[in-house]
Amino acid sequence: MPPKRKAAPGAAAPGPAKAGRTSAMSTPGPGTPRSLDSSMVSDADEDFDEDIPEEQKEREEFLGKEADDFVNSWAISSSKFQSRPNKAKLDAASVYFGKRDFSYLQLKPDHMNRPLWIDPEKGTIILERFNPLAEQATDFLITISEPKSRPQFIHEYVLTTHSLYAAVSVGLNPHDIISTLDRFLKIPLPDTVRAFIEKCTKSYGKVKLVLKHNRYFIESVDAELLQTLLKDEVIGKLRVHGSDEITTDYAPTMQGLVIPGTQNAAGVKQAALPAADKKGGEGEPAAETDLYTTLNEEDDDDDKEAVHSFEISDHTVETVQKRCLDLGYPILEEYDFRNDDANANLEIDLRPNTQIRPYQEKSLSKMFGNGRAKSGIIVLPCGAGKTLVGITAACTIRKGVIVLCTSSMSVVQWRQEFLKWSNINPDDVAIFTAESKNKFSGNTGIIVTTYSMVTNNRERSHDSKKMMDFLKGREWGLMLLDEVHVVPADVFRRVISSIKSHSKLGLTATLLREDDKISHLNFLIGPKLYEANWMELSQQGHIAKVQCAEVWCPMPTEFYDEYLRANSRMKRTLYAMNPRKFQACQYLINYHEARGDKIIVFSDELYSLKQYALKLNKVFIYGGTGQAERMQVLENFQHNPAVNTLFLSKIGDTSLDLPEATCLIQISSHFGSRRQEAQRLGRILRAKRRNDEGFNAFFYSLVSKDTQEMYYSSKRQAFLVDQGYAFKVITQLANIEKTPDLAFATAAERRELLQRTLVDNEKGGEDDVETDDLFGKAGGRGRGGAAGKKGFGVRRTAGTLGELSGGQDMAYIEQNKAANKQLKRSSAPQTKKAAAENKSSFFKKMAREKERTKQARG
Ligand SMILES: Nc1ncnc2c1ncn2[C@@H]1O[C@H](COP(=O)(O)OP(=O)(O)OP(=O)(O)O)[C@@H](O)[C@H]1O
Repeated sequence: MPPKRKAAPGAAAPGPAKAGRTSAMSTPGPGTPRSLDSSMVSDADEDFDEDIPEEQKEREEFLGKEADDFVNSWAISSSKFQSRPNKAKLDAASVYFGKRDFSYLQLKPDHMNRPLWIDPEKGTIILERFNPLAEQATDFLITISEPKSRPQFIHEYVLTTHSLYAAVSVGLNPHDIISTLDRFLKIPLPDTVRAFIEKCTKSYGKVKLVLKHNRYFIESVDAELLQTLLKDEVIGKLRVHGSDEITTDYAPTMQGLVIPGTQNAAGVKQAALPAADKKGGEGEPAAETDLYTTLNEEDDDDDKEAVHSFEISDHTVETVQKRCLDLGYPILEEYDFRNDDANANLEIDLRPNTQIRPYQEKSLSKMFGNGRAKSGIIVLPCGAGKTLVGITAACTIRKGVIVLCTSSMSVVQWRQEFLKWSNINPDDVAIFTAESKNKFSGNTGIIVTTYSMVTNNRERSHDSKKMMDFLKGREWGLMLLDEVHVVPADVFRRVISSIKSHSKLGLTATLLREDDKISHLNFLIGPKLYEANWMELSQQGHIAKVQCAEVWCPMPTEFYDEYLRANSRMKRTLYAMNPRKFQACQYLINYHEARGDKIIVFSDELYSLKQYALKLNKVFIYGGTGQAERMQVLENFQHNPAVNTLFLSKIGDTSLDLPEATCLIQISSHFGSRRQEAQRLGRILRAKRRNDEGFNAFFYSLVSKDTQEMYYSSKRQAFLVDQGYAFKVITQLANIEKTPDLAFATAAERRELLQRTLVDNEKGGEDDVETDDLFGKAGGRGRGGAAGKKGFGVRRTAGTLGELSGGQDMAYIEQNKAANKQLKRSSAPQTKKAAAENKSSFFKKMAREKERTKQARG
């Protein structure tokens, strides 16, 4: 079942142009790789056609018996809306659009020249990407709305309170938003939308949270508004007593600000309008006019404006923020860093040859849009360079910075990146982890640490306590929050309440959580400031172009019988161990190795990970693999031409920087996790060869047909489909039966595999050892080292009958175990040589990290 799609509003809008799953039978699009179409994919089976008669039947039924009910119910519900259609306007096509038929809306005479449609009830905006004004409209839409779906031809955005809040925070006023939107729309701006924009933007930006001398103040230019807040039953009680009720000060003036690595003043050149519209006419759109150019100029002339404020205590910040949001006065957090004389300046600048990319610049201009630093979140695809965005923000603010990461390996990487991209004195970038608790040498600097280090509730060591006091006792200019989507809200709360910073910048690739606990980020960190378009970045060569395919693998009858009877744990194992899936995996590995690809095979299901890797004689890494062995395997994968396929458990989902990898095969995954799908795709987006002519990376999901996996798989793809990726469905791999040494080719072998799978997993499957990431502290020495090591998860292994009898396929295990071991024996000298010749920064980092750990253990 493909992911659910919403119909585009407007019956007159072009038909559904969304990407999504396409059958192998469908006509290949211009970007379809030859390899997927001709040589590898044979005819699809008839399953696709089976749906059609059923659909037709439904439609006919609907047109006949149910159409009347539909028309009646619509007529009733439509009475609420001023311009709803009457019965007479419905035609045969209406049933296809249901209640989403907007053909009643009056088009402007020159609607062809305008790129936007809007749903008057839901605020959904549809952008025609093929319209000549699409580029300008996109810039505008990114500023005022949330991107929902951005395939090739039609993009979908939605206006939300938070998106409008973000628009105000980058300096737009309600009038700008309304008039610009109206100019881009094919229909006059509906009153409902106008009212919504006015309501949401009216009070945004009026109340600010400001940190001065390590104390928090609620600030506004509107004294009356502050009085209202003080009279509020919740906020009134939270004012710090003893301080003046309201103090009055003068707002600092602004001068133009230039973001390092760019030529542009922040806030300038963010969107443009058709010139004709400026005149109020409806003619042909002409030259661009800049909507926001006046921002800085106006600011320059700003007379000093009186601002009023009252103080609140540190631990009440979140409560006040929440309450203000409920009262309709969302708090903006802005940092006027250029006028901050209380905190020491940090000597940091981007290195002269550093050029930030256009999308990085755009995202930063949202942050520094009015010359101050706004707190918020920047969303860029994996591998698009979030680190450099964070570093450039630090170079713009030039005050103390605290960076929070999810793992100690990322901490090391962040420090390295600071040294690589900026001229910061190495002594001014310190690390706070379990192994290292250094402070910077001067009176300001950068501290890189992990969320767990600063939120740890356990008894702290003396050094650690001292370091925490140091972090808490200062005012930081910028807090960089890496991978914000994975960190639970209460961790943020603890970080934010204990460490005081003037501005916060959250970085992530996907604002996705299956538990939907993402909205808290809006008030804990700030609004989403920018979200890049994956397809655009891949077209520009900043990330790799990827061909995605879902390979449907039928289950042999005996497997399917067992599958129907099995409990959910065993079901997962069975659909991963499906011999047809195994064969597909073998076929794809052969195919892509022959093309010169480096392949990562992902499996969440540990049993299958090992069985596949062993049977195919490939190297593998999972939670229990020792650190030294991981390093060796990764090193070989990078440099050894004989090691082209690596099997990885979920520990490789993130933090894995292997630009050599060009192909991914997924044999088992975490249910319907859209985030995991995107993160895994991220492993090949940074492919080194991405700018080679005609280069494509490949992402395959192998799915056992007619199992729960089909459902999960479509759910997982939803996010990527919305980013414009098209998943081709492959139902038959051409000439798979001719694969040399095809595994499980006979019925007897398949039956044996089934029996062994059932017996091995009788007592439940083996779970992967939890680690913070691929490079985090793994298990003990060598494979399975976690088992006996204190402090690591217990490793469950199933007892088998085979084991008891002493005949557990020994020959098979022995032969295959050799894949990782072989590396130790035969390729070690070669690897060392390769590493010495071409030692990547990654391994240098790892070596340093290892050395540091050794020293710390002392
Ligand atoms: N402006 C730039 N110029 C040159 N190289 C860049 C630029 N921005 C980023 N890169 C490079 O792109 C690669 C990916 O960057 P980075 O690791 O920051 O990505 P990321 O978005 O954090 O990815 P992930 O989410 O997977 O961690 C790095 O090798 C980085 O050096």
